[in-house]
Amino acid sequence: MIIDGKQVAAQVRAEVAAAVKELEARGRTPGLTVVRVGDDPASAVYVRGKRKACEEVGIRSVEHHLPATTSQAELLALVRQLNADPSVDGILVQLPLPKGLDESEILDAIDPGKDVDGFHPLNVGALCLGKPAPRPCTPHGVMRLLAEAGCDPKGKRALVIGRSHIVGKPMALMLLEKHATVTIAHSRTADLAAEVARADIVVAAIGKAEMIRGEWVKPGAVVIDVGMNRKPDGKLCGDVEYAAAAERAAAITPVPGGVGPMTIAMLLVNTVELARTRT
Ligand SMILES: Nc1nc(=O)c2c([nH]1)NC[C@@H]1CN(c3ccc(C(=O)N[C@@H](CCC(=O)O)C(=O)O)cc3)C=[N+]21
Repeated sequence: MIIDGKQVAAQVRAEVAAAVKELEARGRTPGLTVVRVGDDPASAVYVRGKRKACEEVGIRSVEHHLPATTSQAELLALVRQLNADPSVDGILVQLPLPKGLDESEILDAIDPGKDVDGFHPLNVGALCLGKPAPRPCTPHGVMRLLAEAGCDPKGKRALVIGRSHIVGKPMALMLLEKHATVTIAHSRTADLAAEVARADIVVAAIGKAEMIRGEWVKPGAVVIDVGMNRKPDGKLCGDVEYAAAAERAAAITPVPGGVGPMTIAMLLVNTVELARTRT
């Protein structure tokens, strides 16, 4: 079974559009502000996708595009201005920031009540403690894809490959919250093939093209590919050897058309949720 991220994302957007209508009826249009610094071409593409998705569901979206030469103090000042602006429900600072800017200090400065990415330490802590708070969009989207594929993590062996703050770590916590037995693998893991071979759920988020071999996958496993790698021929591919893995997996996400569209859909979910809690 191929898990169609585009289709699930469209369903999520329809749910969000209905929630936006309800908020609007109470005179409250949700607003997302995206801050993009510099001219990373991939960031420009992603931010365009976010704006388009906002328009589709009726979320007011504003982009602040700052030059690569922006100083830490200038960026901090913008974040503080957005924190204080009552028309802003969600703030997203597009990562990565240009070299020389301190990402962590910027993320810490975002009002945790406007943190659509769920990257603020207070929200990370809330996730860790199982308290309600905005959840990082990519792992949040993965949980929804698992549910749509009929996969309940309870009691399953889940392997998360990658330990980033953005995907791997929060992913492991969310799977744990759903009672999976969770392993986190990373670049220093001794025998990755053996870890994959015993996993019922594999979430690959390493950023290395087709590094997870199809033959490692346990027959009947569910494979979620968070990777977004560009091959020399310009085509996108994931972290998993897709065709070979699909032969063994019970369900698998493609790249593109899997996790990526869900990341954007969950950003909309988080924006509406933040707007709701503000009113
Ligand atoms: N503060 C912050 N929050 C983020 O959520 C964030 C970020 N920074 N920096 C970059 C990453 C990456 N990311 C993606 C979003 C959508 C697709 C997506 O829609 N991908 C399409 C393909 C797009 C294409 O063709 O290039 C797909 O997989 O089907 C991918 C990647 C959000 N990120």
